[in-house]
Formats: sequence, C-alpha cells, structure tokens
Amino acid sequence: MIKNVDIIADFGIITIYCASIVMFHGDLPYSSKDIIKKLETLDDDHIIGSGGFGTVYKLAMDDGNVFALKRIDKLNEGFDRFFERELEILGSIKHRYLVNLRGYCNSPTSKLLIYDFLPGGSLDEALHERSEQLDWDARLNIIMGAAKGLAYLHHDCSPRIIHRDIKSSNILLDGNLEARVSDFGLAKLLEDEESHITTIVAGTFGYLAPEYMQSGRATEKTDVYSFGVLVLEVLSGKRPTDASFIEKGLNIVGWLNFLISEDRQREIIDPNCEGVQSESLDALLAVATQCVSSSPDDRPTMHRVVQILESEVMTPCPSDFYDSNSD
Ligand SMILES: Nc1ncnc2c1ncn2[C@@H]1O[C@H](COP(=O)(O)OP(=O)(O)OP(=O)(O)O)[C@@H](O)[C@H]1O
Repeated sequence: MIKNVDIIADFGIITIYCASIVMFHGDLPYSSKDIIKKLETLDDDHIIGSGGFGTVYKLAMDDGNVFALKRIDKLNEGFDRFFERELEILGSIKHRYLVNLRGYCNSPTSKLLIYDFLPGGSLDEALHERSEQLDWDARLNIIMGAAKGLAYLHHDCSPRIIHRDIKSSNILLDGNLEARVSDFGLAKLLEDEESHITTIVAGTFGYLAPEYMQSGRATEKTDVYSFGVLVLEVLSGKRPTDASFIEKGLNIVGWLNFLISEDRQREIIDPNCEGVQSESLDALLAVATQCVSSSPDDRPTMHRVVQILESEVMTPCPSDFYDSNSD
C-alpha cells in the first residue's frame, strides 16, 4: 500500500518544509506522523555512519523496532530527476541478502531513506576496525551472502540492477554475521539515463574494473570485478589500496597476480584468520582470480560464482586445515 502525506516538520537535523513520506510496504506498522515524530528527536548522537551519499542515523521506534535512516546530502540535477521513480523501484526489491529499503521521504531540502537496521555494522568495520577477528567460516559465509545478494540483483529481480559500488562498507552484517548487500541502485541516480554512462564514475577506487575506469560504462561484469576485489579483501584482511601494495606500485589485484606468478597465492590469506581450510581457499582464490580478470568476458556471471561457491568452496574437507605459518 502506498501512502502519501504532506507534513511540515522541523527536526533536529533537518528542516522539512513539505515532506512527502511514502511507505513502500504496508508492513511498517507506523503512520507517517509517527515516523516524523521520531525524526524530530534525531540529533548527532544518533549518527551511526557517514559515506559518499550522506549521513546515517539510528531510528528506534517506540515498539522496539529499529531502522537506519540515510540522509542524502549529495544532491544534483540527475539525482532529483530520477529520485522518485528509482526509489519506488528500489523499495519494491526485497531479498534475504539485500538491505531492504522500507521507505523514503522526499522534500525540497532533504532526501531521507529508511532501511532495515543491521546491528552488525559494515564488513569494512568488521575486517578493519574491530579487534575481534572473523574466522574462516564467518568469512566464507559473508562472501556467500554477498554473492547471493548480488546474483539476485543481476539475474533474478525485475528490473535487473547493476550495483556499481560493491565494496566492504556496502556489505552490512546482521546479528549472526549474515551478510546483506546495501546501497544497491543508489549510484544509478547519478547516471545519464540513456547512455548508461556516468559523468562521474560511481564506485570506489581500488574496487573499480579497468574498463569501467576508462569508459565509465557500468555492466554486470564491472560488479563481478568489484566482487572479486571484495573476496580478496575478505581473504587478506587488507583494504584494496592498502599502503603495503601502494608502496610497491600495486593494488590488491596486482599483488594477487604477483603471488600467482610465484605460485605463492596462498600467502594472501590473513595470518589472523583461524580455521582456514586449504581446499576451500584454493577454490575461492580460483573464483576470485577469474572475477578480477582484466577482460570482462573472462569473468564469470554472479550466478556462476554462486554455483562454484556452493559446490567447491562451501563443502570443506574437515581434515584439510591450512596453517598459514607452515610454509
Ligand atoms: N542499514 C544499516 N544498518 C546499520 N548500519 C548502517 C546501515 N546503513 C549504513 N550503516 C552504517 O553507516 C555507515 C555509512 O553508510 P553509507 O552507506 O552512508 O556509506 P558507505 O557505504 O560507507 O559509503 P558510500 O556512501 O560511499 O557507499 C556504514 O558503513 C554502516 O556502518
């Protein structure tokens, strides 16, 4: 059910002169007034993160349900033009491995997106900022969830969606460390509708496929490349543009290729990762290597990636554990 309500509101973080709250699904048990009332209480103490598009707040409702509210600061002509239509499409896409968009508010001064709240934060934080390490099973499970979410966007949802900005801060974790892909479709709002070419390449340095950097044209295969970089990041525990690579004039893909050339690719694994299983590691490295091929045609589809992960990576042989200090 779609509800439109015009409301005048002035709350801590934003002044909304004439807000149009549209709830995409009738499953949120709140009126737009309830939500606006909660928004009035938000201030800087509720900030849970910020990124290229804006600031994210924790929005706790009276019944205990929690949402993430994204305030979009990055407004330009293209964004305004496509906002309503794109957000309606994105709000209609629901999947277990995606961060569901539950509603949005559009006003002349503010764009507010309401998402499910993921209590585990981002994969970026889990890998690079927390002292508690993710073990091998947790890392595999996260890769699997991210692959399934992306495969759904590419192959099974309607319309099909190219993410354009796959990276560890766009993979969020629930309380059980299950991964969900977030921010899908947002980059498209900056895109020229006809040509599918962005004036500014959306995406994040280190994750971008070479042909995307050159042409600005995003395809499923540019997402597959970014996914491959993400896998390498999860395996190594290092950001794609870690200083140790840059010093050698490389990025994470260059480093992988260097290790492969010396038949030392297993050394990519994070020494702090416990429970690594060598057969799975080899299979996962093989998939990641294909994903980051310089030629898009050599990269698998995300459907194929999920198949390989299920058949060759997620079925470990218990006796075959890899000790990263053994060679
Ligand atoms: N639905 C959510 N549930 C819980 N935390 C979230 C949610 N969405 C975002 N966050 C937190 O807010 C941070 C910023 O998110 P945001 O999507 O704005 O930026 P980003 O992904 O880091 O960068 P970019 O905007 O360039 O994609 C995330 O890293 C995460 O910690």
